[in-house]
Amino acid sequence: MRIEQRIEEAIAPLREKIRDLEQSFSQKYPPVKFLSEKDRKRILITGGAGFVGSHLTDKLMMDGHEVTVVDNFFTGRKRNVEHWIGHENFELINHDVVEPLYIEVDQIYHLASPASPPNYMYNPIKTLKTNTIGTLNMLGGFVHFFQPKVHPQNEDYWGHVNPIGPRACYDEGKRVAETMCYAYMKQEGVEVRVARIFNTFGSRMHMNDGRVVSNFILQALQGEPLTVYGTGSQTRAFQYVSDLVNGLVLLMNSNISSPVNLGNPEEHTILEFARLIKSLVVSRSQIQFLPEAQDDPQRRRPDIRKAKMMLGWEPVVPLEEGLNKTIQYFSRELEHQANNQYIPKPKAARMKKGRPRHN
Ligand SMILES: O=c1ccn([C@@H]2O[C@H](COP(=O)(O)OP(=O)(O)O[C@H]3OC[C@@H](O)[C@H](O)[C@H]3O)[C@@H](O)[C@H]2O)c(=O)[nH]1
Repeated sequence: MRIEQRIEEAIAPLREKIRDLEQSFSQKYPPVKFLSEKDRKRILITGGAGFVGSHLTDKLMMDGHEVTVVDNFFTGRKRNVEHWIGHENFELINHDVVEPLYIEVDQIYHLASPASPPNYMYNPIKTLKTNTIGTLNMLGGFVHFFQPKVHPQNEDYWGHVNPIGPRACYDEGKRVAETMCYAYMKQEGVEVRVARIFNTFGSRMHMNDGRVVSNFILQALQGEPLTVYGTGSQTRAFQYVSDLVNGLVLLMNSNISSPVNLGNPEEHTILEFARLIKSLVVSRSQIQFLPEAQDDPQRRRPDIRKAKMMLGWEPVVPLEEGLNKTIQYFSRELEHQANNQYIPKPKAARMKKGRPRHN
C-alpha cells in the first residue's frame, strides 16, 4: 500500500470526527432569524438571566436581535441563558445595575429586581436601590403593581401602598421608578414604556422563589402539604410567561409611553389554585392553612382593555396548559436535583439570618 493511501486511511476517521464536531457546534444554538443591519437592534436586558428576563432573551435572540444580558445573579441564574453563551449575537455581563453601566444600545428592558416577596423582603434596602438607583442608571423602566383598592385594576388606578410595611421596599420602589421614568421623559426626552406586570408563572422560576405557583407545584410533587396563607379566599390572576414576553415586546415597539397593564384577567382564589395544582399533579398532598401574610393584597386582577385595544395583545395560554408545562419543568428540576446535577444548594446569602449586604 502506498504511503499516501495509508495516511489517507489513518486520517479518514479523524476527518469524520471533525465533521461531527463542526455539525454539533453549528447545531448548538436554538434557530435564530436573520435580520438585516437596518432591522437588527442592540438590546440590553437587565435581569436577563432571571425568570422573565431569560424568556425575553430567548424571544429577542430568536427574532434575530443582538442581546446583552446584565445580571448580578442574586435571583437570576446562568443556567437560564447558558444555551446562548458563545453565540455571536449574545453577551452576558455580570453586573449590578445599582452601579452605572456605560453601553450603547437601541432598547433597554429593565427587568432587574427580585420579584418574589421572600426574596425582596430578605434585603429591602437592596430591593429599593435596585428599583431606584438601578432605574436611574438604566432609564427604561418596567414596573409592577401595588396593593389594590380598585378592582379590577386599570391603568388609572394609582395604587394603595403601606409605605412602612414589609412589601414597601418593592411597591414603593416600583412607584418611584415610574416617577423617574416620566421625569426623564419630560425633562430629557427619554422614550419610556411602562408595563405594569401582574402575577406571572412558568418554567425557570427559582426553586426557592417562594411565590405561590412554584411553592404549590413543588409541594404537590414532593407529597408535602400545600401551604395556603390565611383562608385562601384572596384572589390572583396568573399569566403564563410567554404571554407576558409577547406583550413586553409589543409594548416596547409601540408608541405608547403611558403605563400598560400586562396580565391575565382570569381570577381565582388561592384555595382554588391549590386544589387545581393538586389535581393536575395527581398528588396526595394535604392542604395546610398557615397564618395570613402581612399586607397581603386580598384581590388582584388586571383590566387589560388598554393592551387589547392599543397593542392587540391578550393572553392566549390557558391556565391549565401553562400549569402543566410548569409542572413538567419542576419535575425535571427535582430529578436533576436528585441526580445531584446542575441545581446548586440554596445560597447561604439568601438563607442566612444575619444582616444582608446591600451595596
Ligand atoms: O406558599 C404560598 C405562597 C403564597 N401564598 C399566597 O398566594 C398569594 C400570591 O402570593 P405570591 O407570593 O405568589 O405573589 P403576590 O401576588 O403576593 O405578589 C408577588 O408576586 C408577583 C410579583 O411581581 C410581586 O411583585 C410580588 O409582590 C398571596 O395571597 C400569598 O399569601 C400562599 O397562600 N402560599
